[in-house]
Amino acid sequence: MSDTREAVAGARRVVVKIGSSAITSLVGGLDRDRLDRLVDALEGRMRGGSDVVVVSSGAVGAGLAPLGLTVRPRDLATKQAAASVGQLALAHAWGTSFARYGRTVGQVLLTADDIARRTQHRNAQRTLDRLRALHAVPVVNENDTVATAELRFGDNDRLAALVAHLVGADALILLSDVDGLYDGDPRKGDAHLIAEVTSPEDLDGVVAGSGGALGTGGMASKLSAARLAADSGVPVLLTAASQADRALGAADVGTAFAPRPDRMSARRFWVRHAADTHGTLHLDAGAVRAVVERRRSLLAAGITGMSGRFHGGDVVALVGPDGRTVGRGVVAYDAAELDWMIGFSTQQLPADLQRPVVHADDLVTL
Ligand SMILES: Nc1ncnc2c1ncn2[C@@H]1O[C@H](COP(=O)(O)OP(=O)(O)O)[C@@H](O)[C@H]1O
Ligand SMILES: N[C@@H](CCC(=O)OP(=O)(O)O)C(=O)O
Repeated sequence: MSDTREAVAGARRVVVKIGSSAITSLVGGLDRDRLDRLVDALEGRMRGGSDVVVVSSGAVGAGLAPLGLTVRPRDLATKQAAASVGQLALAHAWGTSFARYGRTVGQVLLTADDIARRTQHRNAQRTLDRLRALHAVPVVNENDTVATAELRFGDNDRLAALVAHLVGADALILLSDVDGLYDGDPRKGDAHLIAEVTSPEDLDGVVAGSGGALGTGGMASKLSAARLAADSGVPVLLTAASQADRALGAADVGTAFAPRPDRMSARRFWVRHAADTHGTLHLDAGAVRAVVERRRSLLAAGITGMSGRFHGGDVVALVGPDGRTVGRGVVAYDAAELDWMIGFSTQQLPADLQRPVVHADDLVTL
């Protein structure tokens, strides 16, 4: 048994993401029997002493049949209408299923913005913590009806990875309709299961394809979510919902993704993965070397230009002379203030403007 699998099996706080394909079908809509089997497995894990946060897709899938739709809509408005109908049914189904065990559920709908902005981020964190303290099971989904095209999460795999970080989870379990990561799309023929991913080389040659009729992200989004979670030090197990018992028990199925040994600080993780950027700083070659190679803070002297209406505390993109984004960081000054500081050496600036523009602790390179 690998260390990663032991960590998943022994995790005290677990985020479990359930894909649309696991609990809905195009013809039948929401499948309550399959949902009950999942809740049985989740209940088993909770009885063993673990906290569980559920991230459940399926709102769009559950809303299709009641609206007389037979294919997953492509346009945003119809998807949002389906999600609005389906989320109600979905939350109710989770509630009645957990009620069999006398458990209460709490619905948490999040948008990308909630994770990106620090205050909302903290609010969401507090709500999730309080729900768990009150012994209610949080059931999270994207707030599909208000999310606009550009605000949408890539998909719920990414949402689940961000939630895992948000609640300080010890493991993330992704349950789909496929029993693990294969070296190619298993629907297209001969493909082999990859049991352990411990380094990027394990993914060499892997073709992660698109999803099924109901899923949105396919395997590519699961891979990037697994990488995101691993970056924040969270081990990931990916398998089929039909294997939920074993995934939540001995964790001896599917594909296990090892976490990075050097867990990224919460602040740097937020800068790198969660926050939206509010502007761009253009760096000269010397500044790129200083921040990328020597891990130094960014000073006004190395900045050649800027764009965007950012404020101190916002995250900005750092772009090199060749136009490539080299990093992201929390800027210390408002755009108006920084505008006239650009190019000056620290000694040339007044004492109150001598702090670095982006401190090394708030800067991640990409
Ligand atoms: N390399 C791969 N390994 C495993 N599955 C893959 C791969 N490439 C594509 N897939 C497909 O991705 C699908 C799962 O993604 P998706 O339909 O989005 O699921 P979910 O609804 O659980 O998010 C699987 O059914 C599988 O056919
Ligand atoms: N929020 C959407 C699901 C988005 C999504 O990522 O779906 P999936 O790929 O099935 O996890 C819904 O509830 O239908």
